[in-house]
Amino acid sequence: MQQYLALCQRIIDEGIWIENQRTGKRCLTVINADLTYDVSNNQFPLITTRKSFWKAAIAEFLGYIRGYDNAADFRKLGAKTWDANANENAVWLANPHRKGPDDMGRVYGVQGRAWRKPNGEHLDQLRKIVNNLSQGIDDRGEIMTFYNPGEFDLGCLRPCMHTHTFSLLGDTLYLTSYQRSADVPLGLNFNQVQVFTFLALMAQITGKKPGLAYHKIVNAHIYEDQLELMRDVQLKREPFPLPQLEINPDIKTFEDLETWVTLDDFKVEGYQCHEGIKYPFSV
Ligand SMILES: Nc1nc(=O)c2c([nH]1)NC[C@@H]1CN(c3ccc(C(=O)N[C@@H](CCC(=O)O)C(=O)O)cc3)CN21
Ligand SMILES: O=c1ccn([C@H]2C[C@H](O)[C@@H](COP(=O)(O)O)O2)c(=O)[nH]1
Repeated sequence: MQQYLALCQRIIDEGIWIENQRTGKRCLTVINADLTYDVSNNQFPLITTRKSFWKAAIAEFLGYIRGYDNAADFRKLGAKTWDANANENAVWLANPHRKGPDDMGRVYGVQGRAWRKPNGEHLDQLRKIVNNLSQGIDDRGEIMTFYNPGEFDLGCLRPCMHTHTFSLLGDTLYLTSYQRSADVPLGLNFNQVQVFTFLALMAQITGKKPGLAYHKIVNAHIYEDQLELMRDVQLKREPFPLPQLEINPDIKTFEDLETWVTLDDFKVEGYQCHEGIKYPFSV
């Protein structure tokens, strides 16, 4: 929690105003942030200085793991986070590759589960990683990347958290996640939950102990219409101790994640937080 608040404060103290063409808004911006989460001691990095909708963050990530390409499928799982990008962005609405309402195109999980090869076949990056880790193999390339510049025009948004690398040291599993762009008040709050949960889940289904998760961010920003709420409300509050994430121990395989798992299989213990803050969202 301290590292999140320190990043927010750093943006306010040292950030530079940058005009963002895609959204037409200015962003107070810093470059480079490194966050670390202690998954081995179950220190769930949930924001406590406002109410966090952590279930939607896990639902969104479960959708990526399943390779979803449609905002309706995300809604069914419990995340409304893709509605605006799939249905309200003028550039995507005018894109001839958009298949209709709620289509997101070839973004995120589609690349993770079905990367297109030149011969027309598809490559499942995540299944390869699960298979290797389950056998105790780390080939120093246990990488899932959503970043496919050759297909950017086939999707509604370039991935923000774009690459996840797993590493094994003995029977302890580590994760390093890379993010090119972070909306610190809204998106980062979700992304922290996702990095933590991804390592915890992968350790559970591959039979490894979870270690640390490293979250590396390049462009970290606060949009101009979010600044006042962050500076004058959220940063004035005292944080509470971190809660713990409880995952249903019956989740044992990759197929479990792909089929029956829902948000009911995740619980947070000991979450104390200040009241919610509604930050503006930019499409
Ligand atoms: N400008 C922007 N920021 C983002 O964080 C973001 C995008 N765009 N586009 C793609 C995804 C969608 N994500 C989102 C979208 C919405 C919320 C959001 O509205 N969160 C609210 C309420 C969530 C709820 O009620 O479930 C929050 O207070 O956290 C968060 C992340 C993250 N990403
Ligand atoms: O997981 C996510 C997804 C998106 N974001 C934020 C970061 C930016 O504010 C926008 C994306 O805009 P770009 O112009 O493509 O950078 O969404 C996030 O923080 N986390």
